[in-house]
Amino acid sequence: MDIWQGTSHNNRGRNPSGIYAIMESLQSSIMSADGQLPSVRARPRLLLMGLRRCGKSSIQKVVFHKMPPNETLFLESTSKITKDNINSFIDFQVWDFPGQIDFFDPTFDADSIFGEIGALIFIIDAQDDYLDALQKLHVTITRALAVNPNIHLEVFIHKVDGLSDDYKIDTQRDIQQRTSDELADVGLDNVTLNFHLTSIYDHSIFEAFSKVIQKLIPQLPTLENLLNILCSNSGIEKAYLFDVLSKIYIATDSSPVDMQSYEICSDFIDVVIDVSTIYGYDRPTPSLPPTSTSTTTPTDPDSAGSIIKLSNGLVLYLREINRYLALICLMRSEALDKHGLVEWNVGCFQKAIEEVFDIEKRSGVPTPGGPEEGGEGVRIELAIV
Ligand SMILES: Nc1nc2c(ncn2[C@@H]2O[C@H](COP(=O)(O)OP(=O)(O)OP(=O)(O)O)[C@@H](O)[C@H]2O)c(=O)[nH]1
Repeated sequence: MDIWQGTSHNNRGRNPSGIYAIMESLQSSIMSADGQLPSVRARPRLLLMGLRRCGKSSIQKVVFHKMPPNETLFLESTSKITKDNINSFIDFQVWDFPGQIDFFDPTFDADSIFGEIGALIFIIDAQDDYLDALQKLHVTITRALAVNPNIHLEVFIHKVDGLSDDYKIDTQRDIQQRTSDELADVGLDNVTLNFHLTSIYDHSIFEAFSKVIQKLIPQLPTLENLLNILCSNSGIEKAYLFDVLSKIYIATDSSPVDMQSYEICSDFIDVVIDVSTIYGYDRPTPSLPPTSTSTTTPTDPDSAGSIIKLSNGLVLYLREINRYLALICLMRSEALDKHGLVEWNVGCFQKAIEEVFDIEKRSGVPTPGGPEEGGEGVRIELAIV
């Protein structure tokens, strides 16, 4: 059997016959130049800010606590900063701020709030007059950047469910233009701001959060690389790695994301994971996987999985990777003629993912710090389907 080995980041399209492998050293990318492990850091924070009633608490409840969107109508106004610990494949915190927060109040400790690595998400109610919100956005950005120039700045143009497509685009263009003019006036013309059109009534809020969270995952290039290899060897058209709790996708292969495939994959999680949680085997908390790389890697027989054939000839495939993550793929139905090989490949992928996150745990780096700590160096050997 041929063996192919490589270390490139995008191995798509280079299909060797036989076994495909990437091999890199395990610890090198995590250790610092002097060979020491970095110190343990705090959880990355996502700060939700914006004017009163713009939808901050609703977003937090819908995305991280599975609250049905209609129930957000009854949420009380937030009067003090609420910190929500999210324990998942990476542990992070979501801070919900009261709308009336005053940066010039002496009790507002900007250094400790903006100082930690993470993202600032500013929410603008697109169904309301947004000039006051833009004013607040500019003050917030200026204040945050003064403390932490590396903070990721994200703007959610929110509640767009009530707007026509044309109006959405016009609103986004107007907000972007006004913001960049305003920032240029105060000498902040090189600031990178990311804009997202969101609503809690469809998948857009999950998509936006996926993009925000992905920036906080140092292992992202490795995960994308593993997904690319899995796709090109298993007849998979599109693959997502989802956080099961929030339905945020933390990585996908490098083919373009289309909303329809994302939505169908996201809905599939609800069906399979909910049913398996209610009726399935109650698995214990997983222990850390062994550190050695074995060549016998069957899929965990206890992990939930499901396959649905769609009317357009594609197949929807789900495999639970661990208690936090699920792999969901759209694949050609012919690929299932060699179902055993697909299962083998997914089993290898599952093991590689465990290793990616295990390296972080073993190295004493529980949370991501930056793209230079990419968690690279995981070995995967796949069969060609
Ligand atoms: N149409 C629509 N309404 C939304 C959306 N998100 C939130 N809302 C509504 O907006 C209202 C205010 O939401 P909250 O989440 O309480 O707003 P908040 O920003 O946390 O408010 P404060 O705590 O007062 O700062 C609620 O009635 C929500 O149902 C959305 O995407 N679309």
